[in-house]
Amino acid sequence: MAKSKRVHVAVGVIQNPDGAVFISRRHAHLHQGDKWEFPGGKVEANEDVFQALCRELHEECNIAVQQASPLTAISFDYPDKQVLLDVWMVTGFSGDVRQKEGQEWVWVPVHQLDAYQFPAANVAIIECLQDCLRRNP
Ligand SMILES: Nc1nc2c([nH]c(=O)n2[C@@H]2O[C@H](COP(=O)(O)OP(=O)(O)OP(=O)(O)O)[C@@H](O)[C@H]2O)c(=O)[nH]1
Ligand SMILES: [Mg+2]
Repeated sequence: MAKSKRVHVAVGVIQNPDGAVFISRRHAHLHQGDKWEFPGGKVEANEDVFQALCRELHEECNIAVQQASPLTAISFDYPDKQVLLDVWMVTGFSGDVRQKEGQEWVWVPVHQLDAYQFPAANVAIIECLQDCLRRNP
Protein backbone atom coordinates (compact mmCIF):
# COMPACT_ATOMS: atom_id res chain seq x y z
CA MET A 1 0.00 0.00 0.00
CA ALA A 2 1.35 3.47 -0.88
CA LYS A 3 2.36 5.64 2.07
CA SER A 4 0.10 8.63 2.61
CA LYS A 5 1.52 12.09 1.97
CA ARG A 6 3.08 14.09 4.78
CA VAL A 7 0.64 16.76 5.99
CA HIS A 8 2.16 20.25 6.10
CA VAL A 9 0.85 22.14 9.13
CA ALA A 10 1.32 25.82 10.05
CA VAL A 11 1.60 26.21 13.84
CA GLY A 12 1.72 29.49 15.78
CA VAL A 13 3.23 30.22 19.18
CA ILE A 14 1.55 33.35 20.54
CA GLN A 15 3.21 34.85 23.58
CA ASN A 16 1.65 37.49 25.83
CA PRO A 17 3.63 40.30 27.52
CA ASP A 18 4.02 38.10 30.65
CA GLY A 19 5.78 35.43 28.57
CA ALA A 20 2.92 32.92 28.69
CA VAL A 21 1.91 31.08 25.52
CA PHE A 22 -1.58 30.32 24.21
CA ILE A 23 -2.61 26.67 23.97
CA SER A 24 -5.93 24.96 23.43
CA ARG A 25 -7.25 21.45 23.79
CA ARG A 26 -8.00 19.46 20.65
CA HIS A 27 -11.56 18.21 20.30
CA ALA A 28 -11.86 14.57 21.35
CA HIS A 29 -12.88 13.23 17.91
CA LEU A 30 -9.85 14.67 16.08
CA HIS A 31 -6.43 13.17 15.42
CA GLN A 32 -4.53 13.36 18.76
CA GLY A 33 -7.86 14.24 20.37
CA ASP A 34 -7.97 15.68 23.91
CA LYS A 35 -4.30 16.64 23.77
CA TRP A 36 -3.19 20.26 24.05
CA GLU A 37 -1.90 22.07 20.97
CA PHE A 38 -0.66 25.35 19.63
CA PRO A 39 -3.16 26.90 17.23
CA GLY A 40 -2.74 26.12 13.55
CA GLY A 41 -3.77 23.79 10.78
CA LYS A 42 -3.10 22.38 7.36
CA VAL A 43 -1.52 24.45 4.61
CA GLU A 44 -3.97 24.50 1.68
CA ALA A 45 -2.81 23.95 -1.91
CA ASN A 46 -3.21 27.63 -2.84
CA GLU A 47 -1.25 29.01 0.15
CA ASP A 48 2.26 29.43 1.43
CA VAL A 49 2.88 28.57 5.07
CA PHE A 50 2.70 32.18 6.29
CA GLN A 51 -0.69 32.64 4.59
CA ALA A 52 -1.91 29.43 6.21
CA LEU A 53 -0.66 30.61 9.61
CA CYS A 54 -2.54 33.91 9.23
CA ARG A 55 -5.76 32.19 8.10
CA GLU A 56 -5.68 29.51 10.81
CA LEU A 57 -4.93 31.93 13.64
CA HIS A 58 -7.72 34.21 12.46
CA GLU A 59 -10.18 31.29 12.22
CA GLU A 60 -9.16 29.63 15.47
CA CYS A 61 -8.15 32.44 17.80
CA ASN A 62 -9.44 35.70 16.40
CA ILE A 63 -6.21 37.54 15.63
CA ALA A 64 -4.75 39.20 12.55
CA VAL A 65 -1.08 38.19 12.42
CA GLN A 66 1.12 41.09 11.32
CA GLN A 67 4.54 39.65 11.98
CA ALA A 68 5.90 36.16 12.62
CA SER A 69 9.24 34.40 12.32
CA PRO A 70 10.05 30.71 11.81
CA LEU A 71 10.98 28.94 15.07
CA THR A 72 11.48 25.32 14.04
CA ALA A 73 10.17 22.64 11.69
CA ILE A 74 9.37 19.18 13.03
CA SER A 75 8.87 16.18 10.81
CA PHE A 76 7.11 13.45 12.78
CA ASP A 77 5.56 10.09 11.95
CA TYR A 78 2.54 9.04 13.99
CA PRO A 79 1.41 5.44 13.39
CA ASP A 80 -1.58 6.77 11.42
CA LYS A 81 -0.29 10.05 9.97
CA GLN A 82 2.89 11.83 8.93
CA VAL A 83 3.14 15.54 9.67
CA LEU A 84 5.53 18.40 9.05
CA LEU A 85 4.90 21.03 11.74
CA ASP A 86 6.12 24.41 10.53
CA VAL A 87 6.27 26.34 13.79
CA TRP A 88 6.32 30.15 13.89
CA MET A 89 6.71 32.67 16.73
CA VAL A 90 3.99 35.27 16.33
CA THR A 91 5.71 38.57 17.07
CA GLY A 92 3.02 41.05 16.02
CA PHE A 93 -0.75 40.81 15.79
CA SER A 94 -3.95 42.77 16.31
CA GLY A 95 -7.12 41.61 18.05
CA ASP A 96 -7.85 39.93 21.36
CA VAL A 97 -6.71 36.32 21.53
CA ARG A 98 -9.58 33.95 22.24
CA GLN A 99 -10.60 30.48 21.10
CA LYS A 100 -13.38 30.68 18.49
CA GLU A 101 -14.05 26.98 17.93
CA GLY A 102 -15.26 25.92 21.36
CA GLN A 103 -11.95 24.44 22.51
CA GLU A 104 -10.77 24.79 26.09
CA TRP A 105 -7.83 27.22 26.16
CA VAL A 106 -5.28 28.64 28.56
CA TRP A 107 -2.19 30.88 28.74
CA VAL A 108 0.75 28.91 30.17
CA PRO A 109 4.24 30.09 31.15
CA VAL A 110 6.80 28.30 28.96
CA HIS A 111 8.46 26.59 31.95
CA GLN A 112 5.08 25.05 32.91
CA LEU A 113 4.25 23.53 29.51
CA ASP A 114 5.48 20.12 30.73
CA ALA A 115 2.38 19.88 32.92
CA TYR A 116 0.14 19.55 29.82
CA GLN A 117 -0.23 16.54 27.58
CA PHE A 118 0.71 17.38 23.97
CA PRO A 119 0.98 15.22 20.85
CA ALA A 120 4.39 13.49 20.69
CA ALA A 121 5.57 15.78 17.86
CA ASN A 122 5.29 18.75 20.22
CA VAL A 123 7.99 17.52 22.62
CA ALA A 124 10.61 19.00 20.27
CA ILE A 125 8.70 22.31 20.00
CA ILE A 126 8.51 22.66 23.76
CA GLU A 127 12.22 21.84 24.16
CA CYS A 128 13.00 24.52 21.59
CA LEU A 129 10.87 27.11 23.44
CA GLN A 130 12.41 26.22 26.80
CA ASP A 131 15.88 26.42 25.24
CA CYS A 132 15.11 29.92 23.92
CA LEU A 133 13.92 30.92 27.37
CA ARG A 134 17.14 29.64 28.99
CA ARG A 135 19.23 31.61 26.49
CA ASN A 136 17.10 34.80 26.75
CA PRO A 137 15.51 34.77 30.21
N1 LIG B 1 -2.65 22.70 15.12
C1 LIG B 1 -1.79 21.83 15.61
N2 LIG B 1 -1.69 20.60 15.03
C2 LIG B 1 -0.80 19.75 15.57
C3 LIG B 1 0.02 20.09 16.69
N3 LIG B 1 0.81 19.01 17.00
C4 LIG B 1 0.51 18.02 16.13
O1 LIG B 1 1.02 16.91 16.09
N4 LIG B 1 -0.49 18.45 15.24
C5 LIG B 1 -1.07 17.63 14.17
O2 LIG B 1 -1.15 18.37 12.96
C6 LIG B 1 -2.26 17.91 12.18
C7 LIG B 1 -3.05 19.05 11.55
O3 LIG B 1 -3.61 19.94 12.48
P1 LIG B 1 -5.17 20.36 12.57
O4 LIG B 1 -6.04 19.19 12.92
O5 LIG B 1 -5.17 21.53 13.48
O6 LIG B 1 -5.58 20.81 11.10
P2 LIG B 1 -6.76 21.82 10.71
O7 LIG B 1 -6.83 22.95 11.72
O8 LIG B 1 -6.48 22.18 9.25
O9 LIG B 1 -8.09 21.05 10.92
P3 LIG B 1 -9.00 20.10 10.07
O10 LIG B 1 -8.52 18.73 10.48
O11 LIG B 1 -10.36 20.40 10.57
O12 LIG B 1 -8.76 20.41 8.62
C8 LIG B 1 -3.10 17.03 13.08
O13 LIG B 1 -2.87 15.70 12.68
C9 LIG B 1 -2.52 17.25 14.47
O14 LIG B 1 -2.60 16.09 15.27
C10 LIG B 1 -0.09 21.38 17.28
O15 LIG B 1 0.57 21.77 18.24
N5 LIG B 1 -1.02 22.21 16.71
MG1 LIG C 1 -6.31 23.35 13.76
